[in-house]
Amino acid sequence: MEMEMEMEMEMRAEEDIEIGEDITPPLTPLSFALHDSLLSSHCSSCFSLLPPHPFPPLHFNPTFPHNPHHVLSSSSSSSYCSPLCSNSDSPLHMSSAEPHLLHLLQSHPSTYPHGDSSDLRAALRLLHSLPATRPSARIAGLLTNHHKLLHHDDHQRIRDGARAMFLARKMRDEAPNVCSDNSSSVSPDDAVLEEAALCLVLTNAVEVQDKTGRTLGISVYGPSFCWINHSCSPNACYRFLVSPPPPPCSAEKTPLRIVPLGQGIQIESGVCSNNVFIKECGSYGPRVIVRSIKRIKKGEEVTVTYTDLLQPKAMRQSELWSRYWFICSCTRCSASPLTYVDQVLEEISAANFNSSSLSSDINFDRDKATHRLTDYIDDVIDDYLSIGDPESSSVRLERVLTQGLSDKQSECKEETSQQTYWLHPLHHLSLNAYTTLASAYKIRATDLSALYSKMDDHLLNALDLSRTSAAYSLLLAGATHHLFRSESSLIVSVANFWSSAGESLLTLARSSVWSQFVQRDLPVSNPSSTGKYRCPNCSLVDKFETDSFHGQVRHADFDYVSNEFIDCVTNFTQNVWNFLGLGCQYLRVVKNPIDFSWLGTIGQDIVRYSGTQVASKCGAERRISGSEAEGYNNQILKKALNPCHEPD
Ligand SMILES: C[S@@+](CC[C@H](N)C(=O)[O-])C[C@H]1O[C@@H](n2cnc3c(N)ncnc32)[C@H](O)[C@@H]1O
Repeated sequence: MEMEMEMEMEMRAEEDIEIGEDITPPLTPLSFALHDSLLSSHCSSCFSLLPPHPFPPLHFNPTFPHNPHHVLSSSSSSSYCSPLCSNSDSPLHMSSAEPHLLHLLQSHPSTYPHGDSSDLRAALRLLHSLPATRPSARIAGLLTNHHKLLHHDDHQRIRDGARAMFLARKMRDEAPNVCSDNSSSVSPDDAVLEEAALCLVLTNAVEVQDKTGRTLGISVYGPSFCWINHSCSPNACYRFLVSPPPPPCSAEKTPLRIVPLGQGIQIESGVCSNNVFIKECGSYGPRVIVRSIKRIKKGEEVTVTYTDLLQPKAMRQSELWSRYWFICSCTRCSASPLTYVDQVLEEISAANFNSSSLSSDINFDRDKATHRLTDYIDDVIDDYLSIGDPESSSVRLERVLTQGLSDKQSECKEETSQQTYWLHPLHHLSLNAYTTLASAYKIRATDLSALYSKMDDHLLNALDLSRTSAAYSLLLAGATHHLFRSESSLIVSVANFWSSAGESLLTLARSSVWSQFVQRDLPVSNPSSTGKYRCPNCSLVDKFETDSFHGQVRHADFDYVSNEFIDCVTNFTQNVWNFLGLGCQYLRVVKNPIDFSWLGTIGQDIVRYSGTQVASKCGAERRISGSEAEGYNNQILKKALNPCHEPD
């Protein structure tokens, strides 16, 4: 029965849900694929790290129907962590034409010159599990966005991908060498089904991450996960279980606590009826669990985020439009004026320098300044990731954070001034810069310690670098925590940043080089005790130990625990921050990495200022009016960041 094909689906809470509760059981995927670069290091079934002697696919070396002597190379195939994973996944791996696709892409790279093939392989697997499928607005109950995606600028990637999938399926069914001769003769009409499956994957797949946040591959789940819509202030998040599945009898029964709006609607393949959830209870692939991050009332829509919530509104909207084809109208996106978080995430300031004076500039072109700063920071981060020179990357990032970016301005023939733009310390680019700096300093410290294993000045330098890395991790956690206080759905990022900051501080505290510092009378007393630190003013550690002993999560205590935690960390930080930031110009400017009241009356100023900003959005350029910008600049950024202005 074909009805309600274009109806937008959503998921709602079936009952009242407290904060921090699992609201789905572990859901197994309909389809999944490791990223190409991890095929030889991770299990193609459960995505866990491979043991030293991995298991190959069962019955490998398939022959082709018309050429029994031709076999595929095993280098283009999958490996498994256990016989269980190999047994459960290899039949689909082989019959979906995944090995044929990998072989095709290896032997004829021009067939698909767009990089990673995981989308294509996941789509092939999906097609094979749903043999009766024909292209439509929904396949297996999931939206494809087929027509929208094909009008996208990027549609060539979809066309090429569909053609490669079509050829791989043909190689599987007919002959191994179809690709070399006939690739150009595949018309878009031949590969319509492949195209639709690929669009489904692009619309519904999620990136699977391990516990450290590393991306492993992609996975498509059934409607109970994929019908969950996006919000920039979501009330749920999800995590993955990346390990071989437990035996079925030992699986814990967490109930599914969300239901689709309009339950019972029949969609083509029957997947949307109640038995859809049974179909999702397979036993392999990375599993996903949805968890509440806010209290959710019975009947309320459950939402997750499809994008990075630490991006400002315009970036989130542009990404959601280009990938998912909708304009987000959640409470955060609809707020007018912009929410405090969205204002600071894109806040920049400027000053004019000329030969005679330093003056606040009140008429700078914000879009131009934003583009210049964005290009600069993105370039440095791209270089860091591709060239991997942590030293020059950290120098360049710290230079722009402290000195801003300068631009020559010719306002009239006689006078040329130099305009300089600064990023706000909570600007999203600043947050990206802190992440990169924490990583770059850590790598520099590790490299130096590896080169010089004996106790000498080099090791002390390595410790200095670890100290700066820990300081940037702490700053990142503190900055996002500050934003989290206004936007509680940032809890997932904040939790990750706090655990990285905690790990960096522990690594630093446990360093064996501390005795050298103590000898040199540096301003820290017995820092190794930090490793055993127990706050004298709060009982959080005891509380967590008791809770985990009893296996409980105390929902009602969430606000209390969160406030106690931040008070405790703030106290601790006051004792160590000056030491952590020693010798680093930018970190010295940051008076406190957790309590940002040193920036002045930032909330009020920005809210007042944003009235002008929102109104001016109607004009071609966004310019700020004189007195407001001057008050703003003087109180906040010039004071904090202008290198000519020594912080108090
Ligand atoms: C993974 S699906 C989510 C379920 C989808 N609503 C459905 O009917 O199958 C992603 C698609 O849902 C729609 N969508 C998700 N979140 C939305 C939102 N906040 N506003 C409008 N459309 C949204 C978009 O069409 C997007 O491409």
